[in-house]
Amino acid sequence: MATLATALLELGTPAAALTGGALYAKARHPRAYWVALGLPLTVGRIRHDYDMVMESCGLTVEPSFWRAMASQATNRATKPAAPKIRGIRGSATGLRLRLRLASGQETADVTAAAERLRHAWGVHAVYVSEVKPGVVDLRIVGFDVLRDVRMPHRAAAKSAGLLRIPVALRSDGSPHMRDFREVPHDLNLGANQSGKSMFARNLIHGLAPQPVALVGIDCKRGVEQRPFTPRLSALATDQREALGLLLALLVEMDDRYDLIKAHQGIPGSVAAEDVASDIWGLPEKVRPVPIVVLIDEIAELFLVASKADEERRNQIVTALIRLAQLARAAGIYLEIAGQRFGSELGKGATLLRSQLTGRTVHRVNDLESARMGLGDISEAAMVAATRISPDMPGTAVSGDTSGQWSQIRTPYRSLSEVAAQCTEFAHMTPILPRLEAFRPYVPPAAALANIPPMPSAPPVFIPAPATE
Ligand SMILES: Nc1ncnc2c1ncn2[C@@H]1O[C@H](COP(=O)(O)OP(=O)(O)OP(=O)(O)O)[C@@H](O)[C@H]1O
Repeated sequence: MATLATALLELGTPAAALTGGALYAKARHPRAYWVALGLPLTVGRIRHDYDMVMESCGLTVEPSFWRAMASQATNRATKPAAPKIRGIRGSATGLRLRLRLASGQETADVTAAAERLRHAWGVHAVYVSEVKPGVVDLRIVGFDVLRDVRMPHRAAAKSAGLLRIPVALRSDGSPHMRDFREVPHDLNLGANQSGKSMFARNLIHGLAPQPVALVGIDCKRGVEQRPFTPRLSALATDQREALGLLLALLVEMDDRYDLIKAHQGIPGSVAAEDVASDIWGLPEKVRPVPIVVLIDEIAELFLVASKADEERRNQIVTALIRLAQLARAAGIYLEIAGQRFGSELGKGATLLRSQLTGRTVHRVNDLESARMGLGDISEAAMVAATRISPDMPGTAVSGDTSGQWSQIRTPYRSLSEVAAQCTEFAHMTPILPRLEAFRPYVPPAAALANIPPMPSAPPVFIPAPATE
């Protein structure tokens, strides 16, 4: 489009220059183009030939008997009935069209016609949602909002809350919320460099100012999570520490169950599985702080280098499964990242995966990896995950086991921005006595400035293969 625009601009006539300028703006500055020209043009187009578009998209029904009679009585042609426009509201990314359906129509009819409407109005996308029976909203998106993510801060702040973080932008322009109370445990999958860490960074950035304990397990020697230590209540950076930390979390969970039982008058002998309530039912002054456990690269926890490691791996997996099954009620939530999460990881992997209701799948290299995250959600979601382009890191398909899914992209946040947020809110870091042994050491800023460069190591000698 940019080449066509340049060719038109070079023609030199005023009309060609105007068209070229508009096309150039549309290609290079889609947001500004939409606000200045796209929005008024689309509203005009919708209003101008609304009835014709509705009819050609199959969204009209035969007029009612009384309407047909009235038309006959006034000698007017009987027109098929289309949904009535009940309101149009523009925004910086698109517009919202509220429709009252004609009798005999249902929301599914409009959803099925969404692609046809998109082409008829020349817009990027059309999404349909039901407001109440008989009334639907068409969310019309003017351009590809995921190409340059700008979070709608006002809308995000409105729906944010404790443990409810606006973590990404949806392809329909609305904020995507990670709500830990609604979806307690989430699986964050994706190939190398697909944007899994960026998702976690956005989560940490959003959670840092909240009264929430953050716990990190990063067996890549802490390279991803160590910058966030000022705001972490506990950190494990290898398998051995991870096992200790997970066992400590189980003890913390049991303490919390005892607290819930004590407040409900349930005898201590009742098993945790049989306690119906959760920490949110406790009076605020005794309620323990919620804990979000962020695990970077799950495969590292399943890894066994020798027979001796196998016992530890089994203990880790058992602890994780127990947390995934029971920790929600104790206010402990899991966010697990990995490149793949299939049975090849080892015993217990698929059982653990089935406990993670939330699924965020970034770019994956094959359908099989997509199936690990989205197989039990939807075929279309799986295909969408394999179609994410490598030049759009941070793009993902997010769904949950209810079958709902959407395409999202995280806003870019540099490591230093998130580290600075963690330092700013370091005073919010809760001290959890059960996890105290895993509280990371936070070096003073001056010490960090004096880290010597890596010493130059002698080259590694690799013997040449023996030849005859
Ligand atoms: N939303 C985004 N917008 C722009 N760039 C992004 C976005 N998300 C990630 N990136 C960039 O893509 C690259 C890979 O991101 P990230 O480290 O999050 O991927 P990853 O899946 O964790 O990779 P790995 O598995 O190799 O650790 C980084 O350079 C990052 O800056």
